[in-house]
Amino acid sequence: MAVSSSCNPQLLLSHKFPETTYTYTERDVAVYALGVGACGRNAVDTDELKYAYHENGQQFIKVLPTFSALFSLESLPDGVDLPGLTFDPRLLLHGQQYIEVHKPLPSKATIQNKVSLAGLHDKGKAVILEIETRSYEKESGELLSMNRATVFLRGAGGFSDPSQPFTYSNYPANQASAMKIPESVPFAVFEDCTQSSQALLYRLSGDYNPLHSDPMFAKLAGFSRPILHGLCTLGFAVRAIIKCICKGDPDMIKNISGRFLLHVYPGETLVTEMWLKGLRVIYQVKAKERNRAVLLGYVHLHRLASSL
Ligand SMILES: CCCCCCC[C@@H](O)CC(=O)SCCNC(=O)CCNC(=O)[C@H](O)C(C)(C)COP(=O)(O)OP(=O)(O)OC[C@H]1O[C@@H](n2cnc3c(N)ncnc32)[C@H](O)[C@@H]1OP(=O)(O)O
Repeated sequence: MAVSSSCNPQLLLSHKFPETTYTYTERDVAVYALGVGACGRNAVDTDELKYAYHENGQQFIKVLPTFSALFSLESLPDGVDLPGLTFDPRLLLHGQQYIEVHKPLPSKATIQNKVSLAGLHDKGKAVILEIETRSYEKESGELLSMNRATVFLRGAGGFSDPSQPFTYSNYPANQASAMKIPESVPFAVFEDCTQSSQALLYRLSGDYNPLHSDPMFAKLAGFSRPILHGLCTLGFAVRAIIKCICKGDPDMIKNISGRFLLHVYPGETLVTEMWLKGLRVIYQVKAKERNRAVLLGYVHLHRLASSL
């Protein structure tokens, strides 16, 4: 049954999101790492075993910088159920993700999330919502990360005058991920297979959207079968960059931006192409079997690996 949509921008923009608290442990960190394919090709990969196991104890395991994107979801206990907005939840897609890494994440922590609406755009065929989450370590009060998640609500647009469509954002335009792929040959290319059960494993990190697990729900959303979480694809891409460009050091990552161009089916092979421009890595991920680009973005580094 079709769900009618509506959007009241004044009501939405005046909404005050409650602060939320989220505790994760080393187990969550390891389950996440496996969900984004760490050690998927080689269980003793020296670059990646550290995300799932440490010989001196789990308190020493490393956390992938994309783990903090989970805070976006955890900070919204009711999902995108917001005053002033109705839409068909089956038509929601993740459009973009921007992550600022302020400190490497500890292997376990309690996080306090402060959430706000950073953007709202009427695209006619869709509404775009940008939700910003600042995540602080409860114990020290230090800012660990900032995430800006963009959700693309198909069928929910058209609430404003088409000659002057409503648009609002509260951050600098240079943090948006629109960019061009260089014409040169990539600096590095990394190929990785997702498993047909990849989304079933990834969802255990907290995104239980049935779009990724329920065949009937996926069909009603317009897909032949359940699709992969966008943040899972992003996790594969950033892992590839850490491996090929950061020589296995996740702490080199300063910020990450990605736009989801097309859905990925679990089981597809992801090919990440990387171009190094100073301290910026421009990357593109293709689904090899369809030869289609599925994700495009950039990663800023603190420094370059000495062995590059
Ligand atoms: C707080 C945490 C919340 C997170 C919740 C996440 C929950 C998850 O469980 C959900 C998921 O993981 S879904 C899976 C991952 N995402 C996807 O697979 C989407 C892939 N992308 C698409 O299908 C299309 O790009 C599509 C459909 C997105 C757009 O394609 P088109 O309809 O063809 O759009 P187009 O005509 O090209 O552009 C229209 C305007 O929209 C802008 N735009 C396009 N793609 C965008 C994208 N991916 N993100 C943001 N904006 C986007 C365009 O710029 C255009 O605007 P303008 O006219 O102003 O240029």
